Amino acid sequence: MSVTTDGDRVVLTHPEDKTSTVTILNYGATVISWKLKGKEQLWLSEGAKLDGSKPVRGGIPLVFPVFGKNKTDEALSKLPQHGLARNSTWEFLGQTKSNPPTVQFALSPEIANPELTKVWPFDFSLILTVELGIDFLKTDIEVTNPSKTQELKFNWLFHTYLKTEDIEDTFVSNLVGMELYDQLLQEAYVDKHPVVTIHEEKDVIYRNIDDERLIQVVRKGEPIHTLKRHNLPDAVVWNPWIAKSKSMADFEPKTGYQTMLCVEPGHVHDLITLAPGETWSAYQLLYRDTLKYQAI
Ligand SMILES: O=P(O)(O)OC[C@H]1O[C@H](O)[C@H](O)[C@@H](O)[C@@H]1O
Repeated sequence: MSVTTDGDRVVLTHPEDKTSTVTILNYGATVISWKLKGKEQLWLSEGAKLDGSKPVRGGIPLVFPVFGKNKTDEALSKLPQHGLARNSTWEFLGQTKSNPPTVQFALSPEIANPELTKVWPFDFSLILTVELGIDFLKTDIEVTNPSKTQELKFNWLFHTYLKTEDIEDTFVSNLVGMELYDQLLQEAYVDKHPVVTIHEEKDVIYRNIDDERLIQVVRKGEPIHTLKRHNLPDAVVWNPWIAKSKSMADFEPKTGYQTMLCVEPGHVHDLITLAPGETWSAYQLLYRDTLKYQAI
């Protein structure tokens, strides 16, 4: 069996290589583990709550319909940070393909967290498709506006926590020349650094990155993660470093910032607007590749 479930989580195992697996919680449809040839690729906090009491700290939480805290849109500003998808239990729709093993999850207002749909009373239909290749993980999202009268405005983001052995030896490439918004300095500027390195708290949003531009996480000269995006023009790079890690109760161990890095492809600078009946889709593809240097 390449797909098993115990009601709370779904596990996919690749039929041609049993050491490639992915585990998805129904809560938040959160990917909490992805093993590529036996090696874990995602960072998951030892203090993460996996019982539905809190969004998962680690893996790939899904951010919808708002990234961060919205301050301008009347309805979106009533939602908590990062919206309602990561704190709602999704419906497991089942397996749609046997090789590569592929499954789908769905979320709509009927089953989403009622406290949150009360303050954001919009109709929506989300379908998440997770495909496990022998050497890749693809997460694909489709958002439909089923309303006959109302527009649907939202952000989308895959909040991907990547694992690295040592953040001080790690850099992120191919973002040189991109415009970014620094959430800590609250300033926008163009990144002139040839690569992104992390030596302190970092929380920046790169904007308008072309689909052709791969983002690579490189350690000691070796690309340990390659990230391809479709329809996701923005990417957050986040590492909480020492003080912020201490302030997050579910961030464990407190030294965990040394072995993680969030690279989060999304559509967060602007809101996506869907007219009644329209659908929008996007995906993130994680895999291993050789070093692909892309200049400005
Ligand atoms: O603590 P959370 O709500 O999960 O957010 C964790 C982080 O998410 C993103 O990376 C944001 O850019 C950060 O500002 C935020 O701290």
